[in-house]
Amino acid sequence: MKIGILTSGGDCPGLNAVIRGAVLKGVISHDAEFVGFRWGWRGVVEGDFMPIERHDVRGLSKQGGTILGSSRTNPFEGEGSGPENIQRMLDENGINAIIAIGGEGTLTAARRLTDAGLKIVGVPKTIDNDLAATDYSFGFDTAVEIATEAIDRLRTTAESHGRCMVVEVMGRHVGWIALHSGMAGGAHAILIPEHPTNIDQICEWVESVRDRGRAPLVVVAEGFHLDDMDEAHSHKGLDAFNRPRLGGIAERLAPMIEERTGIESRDTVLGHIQRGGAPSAYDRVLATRLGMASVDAVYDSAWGSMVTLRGTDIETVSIAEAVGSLNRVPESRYDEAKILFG
Ligand SMILES: Nc1ncnc2c1ncn2[C@@H]1O[C@H](COP(=O)(O)OP(=O)(O)O)[C@@H](O)[C@H]1O
Ligand SMILES: O=P(O)(O)OC[C@H]1O[C@](O)(COP(=O)(O)O)[C@@H](O)[C@@H]1O
Ligand SMILES: [Mg+2]
Repeated sequence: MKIGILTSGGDCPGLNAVIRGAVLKGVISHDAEFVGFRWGWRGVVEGDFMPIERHDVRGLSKQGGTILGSSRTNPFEGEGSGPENIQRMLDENGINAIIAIGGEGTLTAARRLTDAGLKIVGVPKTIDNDLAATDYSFGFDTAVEIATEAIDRLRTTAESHGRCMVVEVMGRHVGWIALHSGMAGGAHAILIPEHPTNIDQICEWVESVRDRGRAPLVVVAEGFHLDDMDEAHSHKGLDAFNRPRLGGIAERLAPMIEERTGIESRDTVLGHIQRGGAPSAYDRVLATRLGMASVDAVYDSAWGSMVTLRGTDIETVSIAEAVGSLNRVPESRYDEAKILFG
């Protein structure tokens, strides 16, 4: 069997470990052949792929990014797109199945293509932890580690100057990176999209920290909005899929806090640092296991399914189930963290 692999959406530490896990398992257990599509769905639409042999994946599990490249190309738009064209390209090149590694967007596209008869298996990828139907995906643990280290570093400079630091982390429309890194780093307030808050409450937390002689540290998720804002802050235009590019809320909040509390405030936006570099050991193991399981799913003809982590087991679920709703931070987890604010 010849299997095509693609990585799509925002890159994420652990993508290469999935590719390595899939190729090793496929070659060793099933005598499979592999090709890699370049730049996500773009490689599928343009028929742009390269062979991946066993020696190509040597030492790959610790390498950040993706050797295949990624993009936010829509497989339903433009020349060569759509299920009929894609199936023709696969037939012409003797490619029997696709393993699509991506987040909720990539997997939604995969589901639409499998509904039209294509043979695709999904592997969940997200630093945001916004995918339902998997307890975690690789990338999240690494992003939280990076954000936590940044928070630790910001605290020493904040304490040295008696300043308030506002740290912005990624996460799109969910607050998992903020919640976990904020809790790990002992943040005095964590602001997430699931819980719009008013500026007076934020300043109350900040002032109570200052009154104890400490430097306040606020972690804010990029998708957070104050309760009087209609939507998340965005001033960077649209992404390739015409969605607003998020980011910049920390830059708005810091001066508001300074003006209301009189505490000198600074903002830091962590941005793509959270997605760069080597994956954590946890993410390498998870990614390798998901990659291996995705090949088994191909040999089980489990089209339209996604490999998933349930507890400590790797299982399969239908992609439809996985992309039906976002994995948001539940109320109970926020209430639990809130005890520590101020
Ligand atoms: N409903 C959809 N139908 C077809 N393609 C989609 C759909 N949603 C997302 N995609 C494609 O998948 C790409 C990757 O999705 P995105 O959300 O950017 O990353 P991720 O897969 O990491 O969530 C998008 O840029 C878009 O081209
Ligand atoms: O890389 P870009 O296009 O700047 O996108 C930034 C977005 O990508 C992410 O890092 C990951 O999102 P996806 O999993 O949807 O790709 C988000 O946290 C962030 O909002
Ligand atoms: Mg997404």
